Amino acid sequence: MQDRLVSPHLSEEEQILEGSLRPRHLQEYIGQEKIKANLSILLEAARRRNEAVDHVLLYGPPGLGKTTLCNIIAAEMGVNLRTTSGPAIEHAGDLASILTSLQPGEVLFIDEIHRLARAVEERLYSAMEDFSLDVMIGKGPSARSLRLSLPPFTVVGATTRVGSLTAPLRDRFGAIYRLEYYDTKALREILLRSARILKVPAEENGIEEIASRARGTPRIVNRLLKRVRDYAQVKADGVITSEVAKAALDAMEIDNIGLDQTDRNMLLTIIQKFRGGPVGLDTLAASTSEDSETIEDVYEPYLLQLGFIARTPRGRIAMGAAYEHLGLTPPQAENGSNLWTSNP
Ligand SMILES: Nc1ncnc2c1ncn2[C@@H]1O[C@H](COP(=O)(O)OP(=O)(O)OP(=O)(O)O)[C@@H](O)[C@H]1O
Repeated sequence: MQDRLVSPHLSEEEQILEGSLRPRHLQEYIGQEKIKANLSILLEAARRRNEAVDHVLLYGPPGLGKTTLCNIIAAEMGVNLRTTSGPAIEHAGDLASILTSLQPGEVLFIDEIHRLARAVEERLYSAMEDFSLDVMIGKGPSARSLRLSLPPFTVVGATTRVGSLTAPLRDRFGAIYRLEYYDTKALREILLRSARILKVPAEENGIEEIASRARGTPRIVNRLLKRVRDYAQVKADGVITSEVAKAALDAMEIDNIGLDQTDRNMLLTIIQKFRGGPVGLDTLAASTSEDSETIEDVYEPYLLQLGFIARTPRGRIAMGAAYEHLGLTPPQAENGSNLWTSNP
């Protein structure tokens, strides 16, 4: 799992490099133009009013830059960033101790916010809304509730599954931004920046080759750059040319649009084992020996974006574009037209 191209888990090497590759200011953050425009107004307005920034929810597939944006929000406001995650806050008491230690204006980043326990989530409502927190003092009949005031602060929530958030939690965010997959131009810019930082010599065509196979994702672009750099140093003279990039990516079995073995296996399973689908997520997971959460959060979003699969109430189906990409013939409908050429 750790070595996989699309894995959301960072290897040790990546954790070390992460700090140097991560943009620190909004100006350095490439792409996501609409979000940047809206966010800069949000930040400037808070600065002028001398207030904490409104709560921000960031959602989208892994590796598109949610954590990076959150770091930028704190840096641009010149405040501290406190980082936690939904599953890490197990009890309401854990939340209380985090919230009561916040300084005015600080940013609290809650990754995987959709995984907050219900009791914790309910406590967060009043903290986000009016910066107050009800805590229980004592036990049994003598227990009483005490309302604590908190300094104004900003929650930045990140999630890959905005649909799993409850409406009351979602409503407490003043700004909700959806991160989109990056186009090749933005990926090229990210690659150039990373190559400069890592001092990797690369030709324009080599950069282009990597960008086109990075499934619209900055984390993957950076991963590919490092693997192609290794290949260039071992098998060539260290420069990432188009030929070197092609050979390295082919050796990693990443095809011309960035699909890896797992993607292809998933598509082939739907097409060949389940005659194009529909197939339920759990059945698909069992048939491909993958975890259903990984399929849903990591693999599926890009295949949906490409129009290779579609979700129906009865399960996933393979679309005409997937057959074409794999060099297969889509099944014919009774009237002779191709089935699944557009979203049902
Ligand atoms: N817009 C961007 N410009 C330049 N580099 C970026 C950008 N977005 C992300 N990156 C790079 O991609 C890497 C992954 O980004 P980040 O960790 O912020 O993703 P994420 O969406 O928070 O992922 P996850 O939700 O899985 O944690 C970062 O190390 C950063 O270097």
